[in-house]
Amino acid sequence: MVVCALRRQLLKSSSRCGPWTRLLQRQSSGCVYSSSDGFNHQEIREKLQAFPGGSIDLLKQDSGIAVLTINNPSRMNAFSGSMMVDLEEKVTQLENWTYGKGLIVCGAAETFCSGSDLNAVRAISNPQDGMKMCMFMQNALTRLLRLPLISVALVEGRALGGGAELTTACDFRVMASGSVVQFVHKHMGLVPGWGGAARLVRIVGSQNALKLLGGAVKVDPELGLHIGLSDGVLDAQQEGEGVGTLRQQAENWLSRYTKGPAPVIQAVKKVVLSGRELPLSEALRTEKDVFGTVWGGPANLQALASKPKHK
Ligand SMILES: CC[C@@H](C(=O)O)C(=O)SCCNC(=O)CCNC(=O)[C@H](O)C(C)(C)COP(=O)(O)OP(=O)(O)OC[C@H]1O[C@@H](n2cnc3c(N)ncnc32)[C@H](O)[C@@H]1OP(=O)(O)O
Repeated sequence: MVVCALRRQLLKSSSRCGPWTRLLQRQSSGCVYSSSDGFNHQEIREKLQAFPGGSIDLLKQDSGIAVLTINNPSRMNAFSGSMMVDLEEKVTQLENWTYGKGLIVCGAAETFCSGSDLNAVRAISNPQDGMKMCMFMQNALTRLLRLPLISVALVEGRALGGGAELTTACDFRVMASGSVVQFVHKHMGLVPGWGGAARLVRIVGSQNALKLLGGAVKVDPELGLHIGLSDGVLDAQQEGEGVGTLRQQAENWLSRYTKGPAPVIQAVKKVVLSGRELPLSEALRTEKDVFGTVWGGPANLQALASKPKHK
């Protein structure tokens, strides 16, 4: 597992940040699964690389908002094995992006992602390989959700199966008109395995999650907003009519949450993440530690000097 040297240094030096340090340790050691769970990272990486096709493209912009594109248009952006490996590498790059504040996850060619590449799925349909792929993707998507960036999935066209699961590994989801999120797993004789069910329950509650998974419900933008799966609707019809492309619209949508200095935005994400993932007493301690990183910092001093009025 690739572990950033800076992160390791941080972990060693930040003895004050107990819970946050533990969270980071889990993050940098592959999050959920490690060798103690029988997970051989190198072995599964090599196996996945044997199923090539498509790419995961990362564009880091000066605005501090990066764009991660699922790019395999001839298969409706299905995840080949090499794209799973690519995703993990791009997540590592984002973990090390000091000036990052936000992330848009989208699909190429006007659709989001149709899940696992069924050709690869057929080839690794034995239980052992299935478990390995499942652990690999859970690790990658958990690290994606835990990035110190505020992330949004821009859903255009279809997000099916693993594609629907991917949307839940972002902080927010915005849906373009005409788009659909569908957990089709039941129709495939499966349940989600990339962590999508666990995250879905936290996003929409267990009643709605049961309906979406049990009924393989097609979630359109209206239903998405109603149940809290979607946080906004973008009008695909208005593209080019003064509101910009869908990606520009998503960037505008996200920028209201990423405006400001990177250390402050990253601190916002960290306190929310710890509140979401840690028991209350640990989350409170983490909040104190993160507070300590911004208190008396440049943005704080500048704000105090300007005698602000929050009208
Ligand atoms: C572990 C399993 C689970 C998970 O990871 O959690 C999964 O994700 S399993 C995969 C779930 N997804 C699917 O089952 C999608 C199946 N595909 C479709 O339903 C349709 O293709 C579509 C996505 C609704 C698009 O339909 P349409 O607009 O009519 O286009 P085509 O059907 O002609 O698709 C174009 C082209 O793309 C190929 N394709 C689409 N999805 C996949 C996929 N997931 N894997 C591999 N290939 C896919 C499709 O076969 C067509 O190829 P050609 O026939 O060669 O043109």
